[in-house]
Amino acid sequence: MSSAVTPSASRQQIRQQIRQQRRTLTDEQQRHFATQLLQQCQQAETLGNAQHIALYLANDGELDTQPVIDWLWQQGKSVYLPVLHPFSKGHLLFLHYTAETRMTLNKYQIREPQLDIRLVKPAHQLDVICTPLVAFDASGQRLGMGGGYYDRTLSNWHRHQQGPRPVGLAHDCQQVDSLPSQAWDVPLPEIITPSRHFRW
Ligand SMILES: Nc1nc2c(c(=O)[nH]1)N(C=O)[C@@H](CNc1ccc(C(=O)N[C@@H](CCC(=O)O)C(=O)O)cc1)CN2
Ligand SMILES: Nc1ncnc2c1ncn2[C@@H]1O[C@H](COP(=O)(O)OP(=O)(O)OP(=O)(O)O)[C@@H](O)[C@H]1O
Repeated sequence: MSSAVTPSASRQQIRQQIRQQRRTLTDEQQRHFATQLLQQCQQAETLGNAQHIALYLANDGELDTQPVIDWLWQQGKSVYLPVLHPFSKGHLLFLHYTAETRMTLNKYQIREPQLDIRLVKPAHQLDVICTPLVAFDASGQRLGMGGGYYDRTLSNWHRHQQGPRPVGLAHDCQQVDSLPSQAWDVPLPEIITPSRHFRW
């Protein structure tokens, strides 16, 4: 990476480059990777031992999580999705998600459950939060879309190693050698890709 770029500029460049790369995956590749992800997840103890699991719905070339969600539902697990907090900027709420949940589009055009207070699950009551990411490196550092949403959600895990365990989900092509990190970045203890299960 050019030394002329500031750390934040290079993060922005990595974001653009990897987002571009994952958007070029064909529908067939996406389906294949989603099936492989399901197989990896079915062997992951972290998910097997969890009852309350937050996931996300794929957007912008992200790894499709629907097969994993269907499997978790079949297993009788409770699944939650992130919803942009209506007042608290940069924060997420997690809402219970079933096949009947009424959905809407948020300001980023990502599908999310319609806000209904009765469906909100306080984040500390979740067992696992599967996090989307744009890029990750060989030490589990993650770079997201740039809103700081998951950094904020996971800051408690970072400080005290308690609360829901974060598990990153990503395409293999989202791995980079090393990411320029910031103080608030939360390194992930696990990342699952279609071909590998990284643990640090
Ligand atoms: N599937 C999915 N859901 C998610 C996330 C995610 O990364 N993936 N998030 C993870 O944090 C949160 C949403 N964060 C986002 C942050 C920025 C942009 C985005 O597209 N920004 C535009 C410009 C901003 C705008 O349009 O206002 C861009 O970068 O082009 C999208 C989502 C919550 N839900
Ligand atoms: N724990 C935190 N508390 C307060 N502000 C934070 C926290 N974490 C991140 N931020 C702010 O959020 C902004 C975006 O952070 P960053 O670029 O690291 O997001 P990201 O990791 O790419 O996004 P995301 O976590 O949503 O996937 C930064 O400007 C930072 O100041």
